[in-house]
Amino acid sequence: FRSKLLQALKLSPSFSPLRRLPLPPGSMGWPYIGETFQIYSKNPIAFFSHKQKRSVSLSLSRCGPSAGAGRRIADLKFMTPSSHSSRHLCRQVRAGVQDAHAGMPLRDDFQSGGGQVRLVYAGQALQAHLPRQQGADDRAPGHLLPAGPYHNLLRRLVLRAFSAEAIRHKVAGVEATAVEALRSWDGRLINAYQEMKSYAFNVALVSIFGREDIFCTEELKQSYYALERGYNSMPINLPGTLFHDAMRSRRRLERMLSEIIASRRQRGAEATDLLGSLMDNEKSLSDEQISDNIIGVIFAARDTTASVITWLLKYLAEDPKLLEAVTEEQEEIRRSKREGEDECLTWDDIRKMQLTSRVFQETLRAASILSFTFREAVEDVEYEGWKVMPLFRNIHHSPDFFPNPRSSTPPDSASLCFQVTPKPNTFMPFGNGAHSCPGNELAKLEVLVLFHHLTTKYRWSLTESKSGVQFSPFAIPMNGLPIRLSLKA
Ligand code: HEM
Repeated sequence: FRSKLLQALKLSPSFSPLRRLPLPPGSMGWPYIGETFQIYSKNPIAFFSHKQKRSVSLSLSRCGPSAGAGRRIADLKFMTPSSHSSRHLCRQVRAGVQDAHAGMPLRDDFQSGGGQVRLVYAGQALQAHLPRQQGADDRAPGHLLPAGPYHNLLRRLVLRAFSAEAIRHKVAGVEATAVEALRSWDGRLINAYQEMKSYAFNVALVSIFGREDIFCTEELKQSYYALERGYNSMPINLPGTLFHDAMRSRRRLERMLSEIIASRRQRGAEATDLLGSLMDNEKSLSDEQISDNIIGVIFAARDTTASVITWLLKYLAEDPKLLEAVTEEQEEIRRSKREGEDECLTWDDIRKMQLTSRVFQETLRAASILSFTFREAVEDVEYEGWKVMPLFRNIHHSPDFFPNPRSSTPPDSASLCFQVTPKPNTFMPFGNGAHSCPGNELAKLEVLVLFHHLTTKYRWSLTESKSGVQFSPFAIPMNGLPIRLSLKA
């Protein structure tokens, strides 16, 4: 009976309610909610440095000396809703914090997807909406791309659709989306972050479905937005709650996506976009799995890209010299197109945007929009159940790796901006290893195309003097950066 009960509760066979695991000293925060709000809304550098001051040594026996066995791990503990346990709504989770100087923690996972740690996002509501493991029930944690052999398959299919080779054929689609978006903002005061989320959503649709298949963009958008409102809600599935609405919207989204899949099937699937790649017959994913993973990719693509674009708008507006240099690079590309000929951007044009690309990289570093991510120790670490968190933000802002790691001011002058290639494992805006971002080429393309048209045809100005960073949980400029944008005279 005991083993069946432990299995049903998803607890390890060695679980004992009386056995207390050794934990470093420190507070567990408030009952029930722990320090969840602080971790999601405060500056992670300040939050973690307080914890790191009280750090203890933790031996990670599998890592070996080269990976820094015995590195310092801070005593952060926080409570977060977890779907690992069906015992309570919330389960106690202990989080380990990696020392910024140690480079990547638990390299095995980051580089090969292997044993010691696995990716687990915090938050039951979020997990409930992310793709499931193959054959998993509703209580299993969701991931952007689920783990194990199923992850390997999905990753191959996703990479096939978003590799540089595939993305080069998407320039026209992304450009049309950018031009249309800019036209809609002309002469208006806009909330940059909200509008960039809309742009990133439209680019995601173009790259997932191509331009022919999206016959219900508005309904897709409305349903996805309702789903998104439930991502950080309390996981209470009762009518009237955000979580309940989100679950309903997810089902509506799934219905729309299966109509799109059916229509594509009638026309014959081609592997030129994500839908085509996921529908590839040999791999035989079910319609449900295809929809599930499309929703996961939209989630991964949207706020991330929107935050980076918003920071770029801010940094360039605050540094006229840098803006001038970027504009000159883009003007040069525009001038190189002979009048009367096709004026659309080509992949070759994109490759010429060297300075703009560097400013993009510097923005990724300075803004570090994804401050950290989650891993959970599964074996050979001293403290069972700890979340292990690579703190990208701390690493990107460490003076040991970047000579001038300021975060709230614009990148330095154009000539200094990202000239020196960073040391290995010190620049990870797209993560590293087994779960690194397969959408990085698309993100870069959509940024470069947008800034080509933005700098050559439009001007924009910041309308708020208030600076600062809001963690929501992605790092964005205060109040989403209201700006006024208009065509150049
Ligand atoms: C500037 C924009 C972006 C940034 C900074 C970013 C960053 C990241 C990071 C750091 C990870 C690793 C998370 C972890 O290890 O836990 C990740 C994963 C992922 N990203 Fe992105 N991302 C961006 C844009 C995109 C876009 C445009 C797409 C879609 C085309 C995308 C799709 C994904 C997917 C599917 C994963 C999960 C990969 C896996 O688990 O194997 N991302 N992203």
